[in-house]
Amino acid sequence: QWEDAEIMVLLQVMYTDLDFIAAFNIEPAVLQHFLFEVYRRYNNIPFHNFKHCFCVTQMMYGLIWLTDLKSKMDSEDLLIMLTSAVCHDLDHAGYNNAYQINARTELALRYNDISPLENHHCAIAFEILEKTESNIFRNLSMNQYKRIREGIIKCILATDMTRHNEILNKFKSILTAFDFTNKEHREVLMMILIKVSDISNEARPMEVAEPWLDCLLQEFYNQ
Ligand SMILES: Nc1nc2c(ncn2[C@@H]2O[C@@H]3COP(=O)(O)O[C@H]3[C@H]2O)c(=O)[nH]1
Ligand SMILES: [Zn+2]
Repeated sequence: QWEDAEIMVLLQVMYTDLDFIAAFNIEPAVLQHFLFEVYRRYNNIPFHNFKHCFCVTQMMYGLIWLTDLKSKMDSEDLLIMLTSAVCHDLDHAGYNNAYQINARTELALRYNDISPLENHHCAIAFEILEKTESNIFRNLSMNQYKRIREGIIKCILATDMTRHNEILNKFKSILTAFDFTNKEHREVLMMILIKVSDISNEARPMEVAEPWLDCLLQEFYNQ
């Protein structure tokens, strides 16, 4: 029921609430610019649109608080998770990877059939971040930027559902001995959390979940 402008404010509040503004010296005007660019680069299609971006990000935000991740992971990891959610479907045109590959589209050719969409979403994210006025990471150190870029790439590429079993099995294999001080463990957890958020519509109340399913089916039919 929210207007796009209101959604942008809500996203801004999530960055503020998680203390990213203070921790990473993000100027409010830059954050607003970034979120507006993100909004502009989601397409007006039935499912993979700006509202889907919001739902996934809101779920990620909720999960971070619900599981008290702030006490277990550092702010860099949390920034990676929230920003990956915001950017994970940028410039989705409504045609899935199977379509891209079968139709030998520009994206499939560019990325050699390897997660063409997810590679594209991620590339658009860093295109937005290349512009100084929308670079929310512009006050980070070189090392911080490097780590955050690496994390966002891992998270967005993990949303390719053809990698579902690979990622889930990895998570299951570390679960019994999960250790927050282990970088690899944290990375798998971050991948799982973005995957959970990405397909979390069905966990919402029926009156929310059902229209989203209709949107997804409509996008499939259009393809
Ligand atoms: N059946 C069903 N599939 C979903 C739902 N939400 C997301 N998906 C699928 O999960 C996929 C996750 O990655 P994509 O965004 O590419 O495409 C998504 C859909 O194909 C849902 O509510 N129901
Ligand atoms: Zn998505």
